[in-house]
Amino acid sequence: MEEEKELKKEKKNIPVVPWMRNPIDITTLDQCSLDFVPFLDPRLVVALRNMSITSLFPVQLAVWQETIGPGSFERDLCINSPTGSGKTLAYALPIVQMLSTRAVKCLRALVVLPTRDLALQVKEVFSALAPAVGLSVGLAVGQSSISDEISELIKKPNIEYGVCYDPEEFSYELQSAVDILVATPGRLMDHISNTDGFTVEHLCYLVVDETDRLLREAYQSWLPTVIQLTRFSIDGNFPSADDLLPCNYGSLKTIRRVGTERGFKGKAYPRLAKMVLSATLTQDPSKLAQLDLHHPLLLTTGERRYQLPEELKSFKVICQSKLKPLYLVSLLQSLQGEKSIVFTSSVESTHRLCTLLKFFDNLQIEFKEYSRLQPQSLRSKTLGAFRAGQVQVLISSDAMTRGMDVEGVRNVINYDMPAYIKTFIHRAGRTARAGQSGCCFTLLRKHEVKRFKKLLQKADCDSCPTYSVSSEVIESLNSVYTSALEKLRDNVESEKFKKSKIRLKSSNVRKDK
Ligand SMILES: Nc1ncnc2c1ncn2[C@@H]1O[C@H](COP(=O)(O)OP(=O)(O)OP(=O)(O)O)[C@@H](O)[C@H]1O
Repeated sequence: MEEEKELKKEKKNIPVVPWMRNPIDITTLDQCSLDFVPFLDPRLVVALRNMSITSLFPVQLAVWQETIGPGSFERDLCINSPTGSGKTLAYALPIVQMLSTRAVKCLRALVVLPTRDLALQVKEVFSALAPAVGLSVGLAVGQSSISDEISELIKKPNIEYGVCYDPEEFSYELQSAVDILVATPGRLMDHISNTDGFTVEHLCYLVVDETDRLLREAYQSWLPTVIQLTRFSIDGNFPSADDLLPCNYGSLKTIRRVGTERGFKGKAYPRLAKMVLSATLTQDPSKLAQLDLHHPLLLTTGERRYQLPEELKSFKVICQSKLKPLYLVSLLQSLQGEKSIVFTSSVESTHRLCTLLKFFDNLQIEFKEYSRLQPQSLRSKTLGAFRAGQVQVLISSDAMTRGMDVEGVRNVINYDMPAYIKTFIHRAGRTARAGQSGCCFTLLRKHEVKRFKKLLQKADCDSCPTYSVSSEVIESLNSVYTSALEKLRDNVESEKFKKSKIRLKSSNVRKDK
């Protein structure tokens, strides 16, 4: 009884935050042909067509209406829309259109994402649009050379050879080389703290993608820093003449004053317009408060907090604990080489499973490991091969769960049952994207079935039939499995030995020092 009550409460999902209670329902909108999108710049229509986009998805149209026509970024937007529904273009398009009329180049839009791979993916979308209207896009992510990055982001003045400059007169003015920056929080903070000429002072737009993930960790306080740096450039209601005098002659200054009008009182004006997005947007008031939103408006899909893609089919595969790898192999064989991602619960189990599968003779499936344990260069290479179809199956830890968009992924397999509905949604959401169909299989031990059913109910998913794996295939694989397990054991021992040798060597080096 208690459980049912809980579920009913969750189903009703009445958010604590008042402004979340009257959202705009995206499901009331249809796709809209580019020919009928109001005020859309014809140059962007061409760019979109070059991206094979001929109409806007509902979430894109909803955001367009609130940002360009008829709304004009009057309110900050919180967008809760399923995986693969097209949230990236939903914010990229209006930002590019708004900036297309800018007169002076400086950093006006900042998009923050939790991982490097995601940032790269989002930068691609901006790069396909922005040049069409004369805008430049930059990338600031970890694990790439910071000096290369700085030379891409900051423009040095042209100094003519043979001309003698008076150092007292000549102000060495550095300018932004980009209008839009896609960044991860750590690298963003590096630039804010250390890069000459890098400033967020002129920002007009801030996008926080995968918001709930980004708000989970402080990431060197990037969010309060950006908010603070874009708050006021002067104190008081109106600038005094001194405030208006630029410190460097000719340097650009954005004056933000303290708003006094109704609705803007005490806030910086012109304000930094924000868009925050996720497929599992947080409703936690204390987390949302960190965003310092201005008259926020929620755009969401239907009444449910958690939504799975419409074209996703979920299946459970019930298996014995000891034979799980065999069920996986049998399932993969039945999928006949379709592009698939297998999710495990940790980087260690990803590695173990991959090593075990390597010892299966005649598997005839091209698979690769993809996890945070690996160096970025190897991960990028693997992802490239998966995108290109040279690898059919990725065995992944949760490094792939959020946001990654790989065309043609037909199946997601939860080798380990996810503990939370959010994890299930983000994992399953790597398939059935952009209206395509896809399947999600979850391997379960008998005692997990009930818990899994409850988990799915949170996303209103009542139908999750059992997918039967042929017991004959399982039996036929048994001997290969036994020998693979033995090889795995040997491999684990030798890896342990190698690691202890490396540890010993490095501690000896430290002692010698
Ligand atoms: N209007 C459109 N027409 C056709 N394809 C589109 C359109 N908009 C986006 N897409 C495609 O849909 C896919 C999913 O888009 P996107 O990655 O933005 O989804 P998302 O909502 O951000 O998903 P997630 O929550 O998983 O990050 C991409 O491959 C993108 O190219």
